[in-house]
Amino acid sequence: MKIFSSEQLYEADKITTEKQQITSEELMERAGTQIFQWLHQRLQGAPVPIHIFCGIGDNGGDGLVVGRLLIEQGYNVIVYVVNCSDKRSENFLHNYDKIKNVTKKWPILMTSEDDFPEINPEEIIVDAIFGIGLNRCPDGWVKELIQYINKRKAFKLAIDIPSGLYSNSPLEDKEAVLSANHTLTFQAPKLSFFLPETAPFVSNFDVLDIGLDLEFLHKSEPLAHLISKPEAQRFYQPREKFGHKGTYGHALLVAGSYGKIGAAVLSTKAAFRIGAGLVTAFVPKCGYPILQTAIPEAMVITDKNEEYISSIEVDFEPSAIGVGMGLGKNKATVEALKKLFTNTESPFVIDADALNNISKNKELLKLLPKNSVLTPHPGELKGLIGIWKNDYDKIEKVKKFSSKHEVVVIIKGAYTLTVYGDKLYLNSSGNPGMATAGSGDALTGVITGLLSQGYDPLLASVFGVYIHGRAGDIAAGQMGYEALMAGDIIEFLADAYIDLFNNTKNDEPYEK
Ligand SMILES: NC(=O)C1=CN([C@@H]2O[C@H](COP(=O)(O)OP(=O)(O)OC[C@H]3O[C@@H](n4cnc5c(N)ncnc54)[C@H](O)[C@@H]3O)[C@@H](O)[C@H]2O)[C@@H](O)CC1
Ligand SMILES: Nc1ncnc2c1ncn2[C@@H]1O[C@H](COP(=O)(O)OP(=O)(O)O)[C@@H](O)[C@H]1O
Ligand SMILES: [K+]
Repeated sequence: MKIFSSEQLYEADKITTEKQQITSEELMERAGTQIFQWLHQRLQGAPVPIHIFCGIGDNGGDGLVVGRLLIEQGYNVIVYVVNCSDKRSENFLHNYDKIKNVTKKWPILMTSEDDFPEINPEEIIVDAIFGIGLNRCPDGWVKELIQYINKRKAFKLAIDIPSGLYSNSPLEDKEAVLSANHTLTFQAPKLSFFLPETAPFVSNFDVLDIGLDLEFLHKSEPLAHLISKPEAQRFYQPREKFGHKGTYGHALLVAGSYGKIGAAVLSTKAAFRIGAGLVTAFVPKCGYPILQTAIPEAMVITDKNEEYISSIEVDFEPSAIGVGMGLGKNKATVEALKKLFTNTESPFVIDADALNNISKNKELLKLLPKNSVLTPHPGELKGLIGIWKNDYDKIEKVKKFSSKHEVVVIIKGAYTLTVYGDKLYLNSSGNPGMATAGSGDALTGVITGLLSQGYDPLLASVFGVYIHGRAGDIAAGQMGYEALMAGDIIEFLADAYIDLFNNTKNDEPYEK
């Protein structure tokens, strides 16, 4: 699914009205009707009081449409106009008249703190104060209203976007954003729904298709792509009938040090489970019996050193190399990395201590093979690009880094972000149960295993991140978040593959 900027959505809005020969009021009626239907389906006529707070722009107009449709259906609705300015939009005014024609009185006008209503916990709040047209940070009594609403225990449903949040620019004041329980967004999710600083205000969301012009949406280059099952299905490369183990490559995992051999075990196993034909683990001597016992399928080559890696030598050309998990920061290891990057043609996945060593020895950056995949978590990312002011600044810095060094960068976490030059891919799978030691090692094994099967670096990254997250989701479905361990993600890769073409189950990622 594509994620568009607010400018693109306004453009789509305009083109849609022209091409479909409808007025913007008709488009708003369509949008409001969808919100009404969503609520009506769930409420089934329940007499619960519904408080609708409408701004004076088109988001407020949507709120007025929803209010009118609910009232016509017999719901108990109280509509407020958050009268923060006299510049009411035409669509707002049109619907302001229409709701009055139904109720025979104007909605309640709010102009200060004195107008804040009482709202009980079991009631419902609809937030239609500001949408994607927010052009400055809410302040004064409007900010206080947002804070007042946030303190109510009632269920809060935001229309299009929680008020106070920009769709694709940084947060200015987190005290001035409505914290929604659920958001119903029009046509496409907004970028801020996925970024760590702003996503918590959105929690769950549904996308409502309001029929904006498909040709325009199809042609437009989006801000980002959201990767879910349909996209992952397209990326999958089926196995060949006459394929043999050589067809699926020979992956090499360079990992582990004394006390951290588990990192090598996890990444090696994951490379097998994702489908690499042959997998070799390169570990310090102390890792030999562990690897051979834990994964009999794997080949093992050891360093001459007992406890850490000091010189990486293998007698074959790997189809892909995953390096860094549990390596440690020994000087000899840094030298070994330098040689490895300089002398090897194979595609790389670079993780964990390989990244930390690069951050501490920036000369290594120049040696990074082109099209390598870097998989930092936010801590490791700071070492690479320095600190960032906000999520958008972070994205810009990573884009620059990716272009400069010609590498794919995967920023791990909730909604893992893959950056390749100017392109952004957001992952929809995964869950907080995966915040557990070793789940990143599993991801490195997955991407290395995909590279070894011939996926190109960007595809291996985006597909690998999705399927790793999906395995985590299926695992969490069986064992819950807390009990989940990295090894479980690897075991459930099998289910994630099978699930890829199982279209019967609803695995929409948004409601967790
Ligand atoms: N573009 C689309 O595709 C569609 C948009 N629709 C609705 O239209 C919304 C956008 O409407 P608008 O562009 O009218 O913008 P909004 O309704 O989001 O709000 C903008 C209005 O509030 C004022 N404002 C902005 N920030 C303020 C602040 N901090 N304090 C006080 N006033 C502030 C602006 O000056 C403007 O008058 C969408 O979010 C959506 O709800 C839908 O009706 C259907 C289609
Ligand atoms: N809250 C979360 N939601 C989704 N995925 C998560 C969450 N927390 C962690 N993950 C995933 O788990 C993995 C953690 O990687 P990392 O931090 O490198 O762990 P480790 O270093 O212990 O292996 C990443 O793939 C990340 O995207
Ligand atoms: K809103």
